[in-house]
Amino acid sequence: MLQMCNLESYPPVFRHPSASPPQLTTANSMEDSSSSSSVPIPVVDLQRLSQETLGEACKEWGVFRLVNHGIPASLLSKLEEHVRVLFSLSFESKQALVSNPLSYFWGTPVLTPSGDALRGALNLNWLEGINVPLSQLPLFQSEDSRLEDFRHFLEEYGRHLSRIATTLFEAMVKNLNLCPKQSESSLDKSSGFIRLYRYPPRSVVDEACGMMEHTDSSLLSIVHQDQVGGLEIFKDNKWLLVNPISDTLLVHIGDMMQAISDDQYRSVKHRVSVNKQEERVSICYFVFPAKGSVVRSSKYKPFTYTEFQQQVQNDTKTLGYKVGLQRFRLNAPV
Ligand SMILES: O=C(O)CCC(=O)C(=O)O
Ligand SMILES: [Fe+2]
Repeated sequence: MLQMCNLESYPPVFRHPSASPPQLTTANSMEDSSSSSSVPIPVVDLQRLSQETLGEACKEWGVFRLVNHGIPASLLSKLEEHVRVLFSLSFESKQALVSNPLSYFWGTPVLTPSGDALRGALNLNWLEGINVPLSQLPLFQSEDSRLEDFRHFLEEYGRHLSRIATTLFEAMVKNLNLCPKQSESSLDKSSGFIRLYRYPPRSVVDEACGMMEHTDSSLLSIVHQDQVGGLEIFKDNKWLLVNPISDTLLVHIGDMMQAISDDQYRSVKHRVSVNKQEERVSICYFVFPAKGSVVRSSKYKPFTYTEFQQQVQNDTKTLGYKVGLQRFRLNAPV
C-alpha cells in the first residue's frame, strides 16, 4: 500500500502504484550493503578547531560531523518546518509558487546552470527538490507571506553556512599547506546554493534508492538531515548509514577540494536510501570555486569549474551518470 499521506503533493510520476525507484545496488561482490547504525564518523568542533582531527577526517573519511557550528537550533527547526510545509503543498502549487530564481525539480539531483532538471535516460531518483541560489535569493518575490518568511529563514541560514564554509576552507588550506592566495581565489561565496529535498516513502520496494550514489562536485557540502535518516557513505568497501544526530551538521569533501588537495582529501561517495514509512527531508548547502578560476593540481589537467560542470552535464545526458574527476586525471587510461 502507498504510505504517502498527501498524494497530490507528490509529482504524478511518484503516485502510480507501480512506479518504483531503482534498488540500491552493491558496487562489487566484496561490498557489504548492510548498514551499521554506529559508524564512528569523526567529529570536528568548529569552536575549537583541531588541525589534526580536521586533517585526518578529510584524508581518511572525506566526511565529518560538525558540532558547535553556531547555528541556533531554533533557526534550523523553523527552516525545516517551512520546508515540510512547502513540500506538502500540491504539486501544481509548488510548480507555480517556486519561481525564478528558485526552481522546483524531481526525479534527479542534476540541474542545468539555469536550474532545469537534467534527467538521465536511466534511473529515476526518488526525490523532489528546490534549488536556491543564495546570491539571487533577494530577487525572489512572493505575495504569499509563508514564502516571505521562508526566504527570510533561508537568507539567515545561508549567511551561517557561508561563514562556516569559509572558516573550514581556510583551516583546510592551512592543513594542506596550500598558498594562502588559494583560499581567496578558490572559494567563491557567491557560488553557494541550498538544495531542499524531500524523499517520499516507498514501502513496496526493499532497499529503494532515493538518490543514486555519487560524489559532490563542490568544494564543500554541508548537510542537515532530519531524524528519519537514510544517508549512506561508502568507506572501506562498505555502505555505512550516517545516523542523524540533532544539532550536528555533516560536512562532505567535494570533487573540487579533492582536486586542489592533490588527492590528499577524499571526495566521499554517498547515496540516500528511501524510508518505508516516513518521508525524509534534508537541507544541503554546496559551495564552489569561482566559475572561471582555474583549478590546478598535480593530479589533474588544469580546468575551470565551468568546464567540469559542462562535462558532468554531458556525461549525465549521454551516459546517464556522472564520471567526475576521472575525466580530468593526468595519465588517465583512455
Ligand atoms: O539528502 C541528502 O542527505 C544528501 C543529498 C546529496 O547528497 C546531494 O544533493 O548531493
Ligand atoms: Fe551529494
